[in-house]
Amino acid sequence: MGTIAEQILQDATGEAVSPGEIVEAPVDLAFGHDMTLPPAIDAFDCLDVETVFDPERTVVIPDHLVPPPDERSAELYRECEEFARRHDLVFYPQGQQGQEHVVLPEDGHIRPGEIVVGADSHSCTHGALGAYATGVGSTDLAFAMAFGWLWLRVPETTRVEYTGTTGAWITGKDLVLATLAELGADGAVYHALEFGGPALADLPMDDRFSIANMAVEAGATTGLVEPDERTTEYVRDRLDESEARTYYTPTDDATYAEQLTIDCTDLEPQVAVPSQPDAVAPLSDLDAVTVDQVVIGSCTNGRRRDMKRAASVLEGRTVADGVRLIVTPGSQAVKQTCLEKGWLETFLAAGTTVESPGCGACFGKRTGVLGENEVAVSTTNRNFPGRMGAPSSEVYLTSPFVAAASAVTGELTAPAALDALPEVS
Ligand SMILES: CC(C)[C@H](C(=O)O)[C@@H](O)C(=O)O
Ligand code: SF4
Repeated sequence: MGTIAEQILQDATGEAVSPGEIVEAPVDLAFGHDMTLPPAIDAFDCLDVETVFDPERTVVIPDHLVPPPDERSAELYRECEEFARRHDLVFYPQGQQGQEHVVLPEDGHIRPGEIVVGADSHSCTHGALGAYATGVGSTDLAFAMAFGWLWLRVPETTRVEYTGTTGAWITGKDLVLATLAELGADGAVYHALEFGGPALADLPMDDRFSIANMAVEAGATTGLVEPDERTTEYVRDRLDESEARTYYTPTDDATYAEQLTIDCTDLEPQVAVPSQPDAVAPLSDLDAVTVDQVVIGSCTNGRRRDMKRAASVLEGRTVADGVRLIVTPGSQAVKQTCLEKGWLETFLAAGTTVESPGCGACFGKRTGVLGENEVAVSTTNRNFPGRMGAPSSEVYLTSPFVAAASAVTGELTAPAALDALPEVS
């Protein structure tokens, strides 16, 4: 009985739990990437264990620095590969690479109702499927990989209810940015954010991943989207009958630390202005912004629906002079879909740099680093000072619709402002 987070922890531990308690939580899935796994390997090697708790449920997925931009990154990749081979873990080599938070659900590693820990702060993304998914440090990852459990403090839950109906051009990214505007960067520290309501139920799965992904930008430890038929359909396509799954929804007696309602009916495209993800305003309230670079991709917006939206705006158009547009499909499978659907052709014809799947330009360590005073519009989730390059550079966070429209005009632009738009769904 209780919120989604409480029920998951309760059933996993076999005990009644309440917020604030520390529990020994069994871990169902553990994963790490090329920046966080190498230190976890060092810690793991100090523990008195022969191998991991479950090789089939331990995933190694280099994505931040792939293909490696320098020698150190190449070494990190090798360390990941060697550890995965030594323990016979699930490994995504370069060539099958992708952004971990895109690939894991896509490939059926995430099961609703399970406890998932990843050494990455955006591990909360997997709450879009109703899993208790949380980001941990490398030492905690080492412990979880070795023993298959972790101490977790049972979080309080903040409920976010999306009401009304979303209009044209409004996506999950706009909803979560509007939520961050309300909550603030420290509005849900160590809470579980629980997302639901009729406007959310109307959103496709890819949009729900964008919402859960940014739960951590309000300080939340996890972000759970209430599962429904769309969730079960998504999961059914990826898991076979023998694989466990439980779809938790909150019970009537669930108690929330806070409840927030966002009416989506008149919601306009939202923008997080430099340099905080919660510094959000409707695009129409902002002064003109001239753009040097546009980035479409990342664990927030690197999925099929995001690519489709970008392509729908770019179709028959070209990137403005002086603007660099980088599109990074989240996975090889997403890239393959771009090829099959003709979106890749649209991107190339528009003058786009299509990057290899992974984190891409998001955090300023691979292709797409910004120079001094440059300005980017980006579908990523963070715009802290220097996030994408030089300390004086600036990043505006938006949906793929707004990002693509901005690439076409060279200014921060609402897609509705472009004439004769092709049909978009
Ligand atoms: C490199 C990694 C530890 C980091 C994170 O955990 O968030 C990165 O993914 C980010 O988005 O800044
Ligand atoms: S895409 Fe960006 S935010 Fe997401 S995990 Fe990679 S670096 Fe972090």
